[in-house]
Amino acid sequence: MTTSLISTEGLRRTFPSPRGGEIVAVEGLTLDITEGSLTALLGPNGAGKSTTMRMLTTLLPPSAGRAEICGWDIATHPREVRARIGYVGQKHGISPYQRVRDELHCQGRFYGLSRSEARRRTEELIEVLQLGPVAEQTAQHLSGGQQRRADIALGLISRPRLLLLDEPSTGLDPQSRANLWEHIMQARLREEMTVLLTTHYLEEADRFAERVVVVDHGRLIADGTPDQLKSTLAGDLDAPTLDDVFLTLTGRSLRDSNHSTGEN
Ligand SMILES: Nc1ncnc2c1ncn2[C@@H]1O[C@H](COP(=O)(O)OP(=O)(O)OP(=O)(O)O)[C@@H](O)[C@H]1O
Repeated sequence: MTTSLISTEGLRRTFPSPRGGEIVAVEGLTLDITEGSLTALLGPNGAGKSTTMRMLTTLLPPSAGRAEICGWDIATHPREVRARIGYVGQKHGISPYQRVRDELHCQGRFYGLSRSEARRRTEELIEVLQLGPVAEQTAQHLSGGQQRRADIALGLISRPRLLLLDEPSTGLDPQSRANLWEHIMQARLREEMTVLLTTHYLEEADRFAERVVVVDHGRLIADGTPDQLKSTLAGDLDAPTLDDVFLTLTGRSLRDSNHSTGEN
């Protein structure tokens, strides 16, 4: 039997617009993510990806609709939701002035691990994410790729059933991105986790995600495996890459789309 780790129904979030009226960031999102899957949430800038992530992690209350994470309602049981998820936001989660090892241990204790459990888990993640050589350094002295790996270690410290990653590889050079992905995939297998992530790199979604959900102007506009999307939506294009699919769906190339305001 498949278990749904994320289940949303008509999820909506608006913000007041500085010019009057409202900005609809997420509109009527209904989605089910099954346990063990790796799903990529794609969309141009301003499509509503981060807002969706922030609602699912209970950081932002929905304006309407509902969502359950691991069977718990985000509105009525935020504490239970938070206890079961790891979240790596777009900004660095690791404190710039803390040493990596200390920060991981501290966060482990914060999540209720005993002193010895927190120590064990810290060393495990330092090994899995190859942070050994920088474990005694403060995060401000790490490279972008090392910082991102430390962020992910932080997201994993509580052994979450569900890991949410908001643009984990943005800003990294191709080699660091490939390296980070290797770590994400290894950690996922090792921890038997469900992963939902946003990315601007279509080739990453194509290669690593089992399911791709495309949103634009806050609405879900496509949902399927990369192959399904390519075969059903690329039409008669000669090279049906996922980038072609995205262009067909949104009229924009994902990486170059910086002009969407999402304002309605
Ligand atoms: N706190 C806020 N106040 C006002 N408007 C907001 C706020 N957060 C998001 N928005 C608006 O909601 C819409 C969706 O933004 P969101 O950050 O969710 O998009 P995104 O798909 O994550 O974009 P990106 O790829 O650039 O990160 C945008 O129009 C954005 O300007």
